[in-house]
Amino acid sequence: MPRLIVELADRSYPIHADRGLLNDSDFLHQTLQQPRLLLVTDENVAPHWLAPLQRALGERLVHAVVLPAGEAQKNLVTLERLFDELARHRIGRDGALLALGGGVVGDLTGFAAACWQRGTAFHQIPTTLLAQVDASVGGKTAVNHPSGKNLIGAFHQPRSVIADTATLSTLPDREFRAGLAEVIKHALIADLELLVWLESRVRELNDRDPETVAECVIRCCRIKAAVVAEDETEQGRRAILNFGHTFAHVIEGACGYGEWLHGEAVAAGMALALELSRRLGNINEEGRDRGIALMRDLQLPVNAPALDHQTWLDWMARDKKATASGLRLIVLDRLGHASVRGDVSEADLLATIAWRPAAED
Ligand SMILES: O=C(O)C(=O)C[C@@H](O)[C@H](O)[C@H](O)COP(=O)(O)O
Repeated sequence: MPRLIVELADRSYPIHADRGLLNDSDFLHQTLQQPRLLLVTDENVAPHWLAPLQRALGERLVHAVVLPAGEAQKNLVTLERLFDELARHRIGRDGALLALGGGVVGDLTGFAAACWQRGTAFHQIPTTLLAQVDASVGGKTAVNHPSGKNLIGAFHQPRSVIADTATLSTLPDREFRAGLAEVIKHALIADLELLVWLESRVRELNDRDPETVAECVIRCCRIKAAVVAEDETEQGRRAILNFGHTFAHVIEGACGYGEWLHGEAVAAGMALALELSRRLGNINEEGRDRGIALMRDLQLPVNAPALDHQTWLDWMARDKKATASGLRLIVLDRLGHASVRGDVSEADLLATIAWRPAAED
């Protein structure tokens, strides 16, 4: 079974990625060792994937919380509901939370685990492509605040990541494509070979060919595990994983959480980040348009919504990467390599947010 380790000294953990893991009772027993488990999932995922876990874990799974689906749930009200359930079911420090679902469930559950009794174990069981290639790995947990995405959160690493690629078969098409945005992100920031490979697999990706998709999961997790191992709490290099996200978080927040899926906003945000990289002279038009063409080929939105420039600037000013001396933005130095820039002029920023890709022929 493909297995990677996120190397973080005493907080190291495995990423198991394979087809059929949720139907492997022995594997689940060995991996989810805590005696009392509380599972969190949502209404879309529960009908498909809750039963196998209930069967495998029996009475050790003391309760399953089924939340309404969507980004609008990622808030303090839902978090409080999770704390009530943890108290009601007497989950102590020897227990664990299980996050069965996409990025919203993973971020919420992880943050509840980070806070509960000052830190309780949790396991990520991602069922969306976005969560399998990105959100479930690295220990970023959070809820949204009305003034900004993920503003209330903590770094809290899971004990394991269990990515059963069979779960992707029940994923709606829009969700699947949103996950592809984060796959493209990994290629653009860290792996030119992956970019070339994705360009050669457009048909398979659009057909959701299981082997191609499974390879995306493994390759992205490998990249992400290496970046996180180098800089767990985003003091430096880890920020490259935020490529396109400063713009994406404006789109998600200003349009109302849930209107744009996170991955869709990331695609439109990466189109702007590619343009900014070109404007700074790091890549040429051909490089910029290559990234945008791949997103278009995979039917991702590349046009950010029309927001007035003050809205962009106000939301961006609350970005977590911003410091007293101003914004820090992620740009490509070249295709397949990214860095953090704190010296982007307001003129370049305003020109970038006003820019949109040319219409397709
Ligand atoms: O893991 C990271 O680091 C990332 O930035 C990955 C992002 O794709 C992910 O969306 C993350 O949750 C965003 O974090 P934030 O710190 O920008 O809220």
